Amino acid sequence: MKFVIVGTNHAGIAAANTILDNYGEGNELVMLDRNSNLSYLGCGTALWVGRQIDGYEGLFYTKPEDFEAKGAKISLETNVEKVDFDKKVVYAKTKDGQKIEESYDKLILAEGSAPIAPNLPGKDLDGIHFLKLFQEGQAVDQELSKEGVDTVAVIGAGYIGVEIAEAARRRGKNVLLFDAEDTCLASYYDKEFSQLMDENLKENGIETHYGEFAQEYLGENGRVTGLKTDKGQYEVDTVINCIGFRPNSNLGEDHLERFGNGAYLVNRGFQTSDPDVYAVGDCATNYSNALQDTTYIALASNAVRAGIVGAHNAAGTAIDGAGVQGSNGIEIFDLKLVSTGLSVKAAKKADIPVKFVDYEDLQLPGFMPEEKNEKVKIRIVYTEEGNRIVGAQLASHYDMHQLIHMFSLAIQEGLTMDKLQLLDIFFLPHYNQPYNYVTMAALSADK
Ligand SMILES: Cc1cc2nc3c(=O)[nH]c(=O)nc-3n(C[C@H](O)[C@H](O)[C@H](O)COP(=O)(O)OP(=O)(O)OC[C@H]3O[C@@H](n4cnc5c(N)ncnc54)[C@H](O)[C@@H]3O)c2cc1C
Ligand SMILES: NC(=O)C1=CN([C@@H]2O[C@H](COP(=O)(O)OP(=O)(O)OC[C@H]3O[C@@H](n4cnc5c(N)ncnc54)[C@H](O)[C@@H]3O)[C@@H](O)[C@H]2O)C=CC1
Repeated sequence: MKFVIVGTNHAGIAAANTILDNYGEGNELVMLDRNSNLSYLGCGTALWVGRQIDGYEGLFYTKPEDFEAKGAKISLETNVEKVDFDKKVVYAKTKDGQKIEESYDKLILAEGSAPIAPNLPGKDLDGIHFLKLFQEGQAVDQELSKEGVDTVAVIGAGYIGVEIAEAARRRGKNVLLFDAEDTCLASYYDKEFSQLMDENLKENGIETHYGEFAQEYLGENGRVTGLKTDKGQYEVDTVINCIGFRPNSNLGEDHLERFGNGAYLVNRGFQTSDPDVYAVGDCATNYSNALQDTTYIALASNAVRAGIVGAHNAAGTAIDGAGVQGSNGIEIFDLKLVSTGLSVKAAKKADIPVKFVDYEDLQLPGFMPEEKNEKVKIRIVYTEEGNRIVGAQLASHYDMHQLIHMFSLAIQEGLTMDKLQLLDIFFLPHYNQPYNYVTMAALSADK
């Protein structure tokens, strides 16, 4: 059997390794990508730009030779221009214009996503950046090193925007952070949690501008010098756009069924509407165990698992993905926020009647050394009908992030609140309290 994979970043890499490690014998694998590098961990961009890690070298975890050593044919700087789904042929062009045609028995699309670009006047001025590729991280890093680049505007206070705003602040820049919503991280947290991050950003010198829409990039001599919004005009030396991603799905747009946002619609085995074509990662949908429905969540963690499951199915081993909860986390100036499943706001948007319980307590017993102890705030969201756990959020300066995986599993397995109330959670003063905040939150629910 001959497999062709379009896109060799996290989802494509996971799919390729699954095929090579389990079905390599007697089969052929061709991997095509238009980028000059692969496996770049975008999550490291803010750490490197903010000088929290020394450099970017460690942010790549594989290289083309690793796939060639396993018998694959990999071609980078090769753009797939078209797919003939009837003839089952992929048409591509290399950097030096050479045309490539690759037939396939099974095609895996791992085309990923691209940053949404605000279509504003002045968008072609120098000094305006996006933050997806390694090369774009390099450009932002060089920008912040330039003489005279003192004030940075970041448009979008989602995950990328908040992380790069922290990085620019750590580089001593003045940072203005804009978002259309009335708080940061609005897609992932309820306001009671995201406002903790808002306070944290302000305490660390970031100027937040919420409910404010960019209208125009202002410039002189071809270079951005300001940003005009519906509420004001600001002198800035560079602008970084972080207003979300849209799925890359133009290759299949006339042949494959797509989701509302354009992502390829796939089943639980990541098979598209064409039985010989699979789609994995940011270019495809996923199944939400919280919504119990199809969703779109662009995360590397989801891309890797989708690549594994999609590849097994393409190779003939029928397995279903476990579905996702959109578990995610962020740490900014030492404040940690983690969430999984639905916030109350997201549940309302999805017309799922929910209840929630909030609780706040110290992580450790009061007799433990103060410097090791911190308050933790938790919210558990569960359905009105049946008390099924559908979401959780935690915030603290204490590193409680591992807890969110328990809630992720609870949502995946359809756990109800009564099962959580008396769950066996050990007590050790080094780690938690005898009456810990998970147990206490669950017990106080519905009171
Ligand atoms: C700054 C930043 C920080 C992030 N931090 C995190 C994090 O902390 N945790 C997390 O879970 N996720 C994080 N993400 C999201 C994560 O990077 C994405 O979800 C992940 O990259 C998706 O992987 P993918 O392989 O599906 O798509 P992509 O990484 O977008 O890769 C798609 C690949 O397909 C190639 N391609 C597309 N079309 C074609 C074509 N026609 N021909 C040839 N090649 C093509 C592209 O060149 C690309 O290499 C972050 C993203 C960014 C930008
Ligand atoms: N720690 C993590 O898990 C990380 C995950 N990621 C993932 O990468 C993907 C892309 O991240 P982001 O680009 O941050 O997307 P995002 O969806 O997280 O945030 C986009 C932000 O831009 C705002 N916005 C949209 N249009 C706007 C406009 N016209 N003006 C002002 N604000 C506007 C939105 O309100 C939102 O807050 C997401 O799926 C995210 O989950 C990225 C970084 C870190």
